[in-house]
Amino acid sequence: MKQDAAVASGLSSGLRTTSFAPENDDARTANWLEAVNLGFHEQRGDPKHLPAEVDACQRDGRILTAVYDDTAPDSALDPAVPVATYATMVNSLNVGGGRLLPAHLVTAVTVRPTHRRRGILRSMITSDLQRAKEAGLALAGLTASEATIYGRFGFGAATSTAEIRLDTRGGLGFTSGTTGSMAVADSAKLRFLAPDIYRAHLERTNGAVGRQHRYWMRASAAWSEESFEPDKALRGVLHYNAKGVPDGYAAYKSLGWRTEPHTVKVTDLVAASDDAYRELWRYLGSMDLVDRLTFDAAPVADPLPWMLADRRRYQVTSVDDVLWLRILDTRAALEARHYTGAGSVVLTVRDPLGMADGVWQLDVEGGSGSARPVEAGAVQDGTVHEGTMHEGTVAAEIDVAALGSLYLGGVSAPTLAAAGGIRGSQAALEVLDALFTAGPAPYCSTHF
Ligand SMILES: CC(=O)SCCNC(=O)CCNC(=O)[C@H](O)C(C)(C)COP(=O)(O)OP(=O)(O)OC[C@H]1O[C@@H](n2cnc3c(N)ncnc32)[C@H](O)[C@@H]1OP(=O)(O)O
Repeated sequence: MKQDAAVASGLSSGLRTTSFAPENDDARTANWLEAVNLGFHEQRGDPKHLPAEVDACQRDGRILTAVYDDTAPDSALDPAVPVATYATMVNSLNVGGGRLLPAHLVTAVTVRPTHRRRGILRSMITSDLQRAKEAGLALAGLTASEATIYGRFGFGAATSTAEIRLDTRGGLGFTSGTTGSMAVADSAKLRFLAPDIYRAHLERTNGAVGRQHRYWMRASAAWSEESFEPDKALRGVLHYNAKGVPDGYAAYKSLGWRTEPHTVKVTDLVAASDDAYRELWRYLGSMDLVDRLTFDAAPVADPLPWMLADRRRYQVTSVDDVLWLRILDTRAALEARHYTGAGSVVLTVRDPLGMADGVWQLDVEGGSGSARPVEAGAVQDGTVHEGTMHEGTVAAEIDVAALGSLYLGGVSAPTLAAAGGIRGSQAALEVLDALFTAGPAPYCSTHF
């Protein structure tokens, strides 16, 4: 599919923008990928890997946006290589209670150093978010290279993961007995099992997002984390449940005998059941000749230390944000989510980009919410006027980025209020907390 669209709004003269679906044997796609390598300080691409890269983009359903500067001087990089890149795709986000919502995912954002801070990103992202909203998507998401970039565009950090370190000398002891069985994986076969296992994990995990093709290629060692070459050091392991169905996998590799203490890095671990999660760690923690395990994408609310005979073997070395969310359609987003508690709140959403702002009464019962627009003037100075149909309902005002952070329950309403992103009475904060943060903590182990 070819999807050209001139979206030159807000760009300075001399620049032009095109959006397109990637195609094989397409110099435009090759140049776009080259610009991404330049923007992220990666090595130049190898032409022999281009078909596989394009195939991955196509499987992900990526739409690529390029900004060109035709006025490049002699000896400058070919003007066919874009000065800015931006890509989008749609994938599922688990918004609690097993509900999957299509989310507009933004990735591969680069602006060449010679063209930075002239508003190119602002132009690309504001027009793109508007189009995504018009296309009916309630939420946009991204994983950010720097935490300082996307708040101004209404994104809030919604999930985090922990980088952990485990002391496995002599083997880890567990407090419960084993379930199911384990097998070292045939990596080539893991490539085809991993998507189904991940799908089952996605369906049960609040905050998980559908994965890109590269994840299966990496879990199966077909691609390394750094390149499109095989990773010869990577091993895989599978957990089978009592019925013999694979319901979890991990990928791991030794960092080499010269590392002191000898360390195995877990590069991916996906469990579609609590049993699988326990057994994968039991396997990893019982390997001989290994002194330390590391994993940089553990849940913040990790059950792992609670299953260990010696919880001090487990250490969190850092916590980093993963998924950033941007509400595009407030009513649709509020009604899509699963809720744990029950209650009502009048919510005034402030959005500097004018996409999500307005006033809604959110009523929650039986796990579902309905968001009715509130008539103009019914809320003033943060309180509901007497004599309106909303009288007696607590009210709060929230910035759109704070709503993105609150949406999956990754941070409490009082914490966001203390930070200034929510303004409301104590009673309103309590209702927001009961509705948004009482369920399981969100966990997204996918970067895109
Ligand atoms: C989802 C992802 O792909 S995350 C990856 C983001 N990309 C990278 O980190 C690659 C290296 N960086 C870059 O390519 C560029 O610097 C970009 C894409 C981050 C920014 O592009 P630019 O075109 O320079 O941004 P633009 O001029 O539109 O700036 C818009 C606003 O963001 C601010 N901004 C832009 N980049 C940054 C930054 N790195 N840190 C803090 N603020 C920033 C600008 O100051 C400006 O603020 P204002 O409008 O409120 O005054």
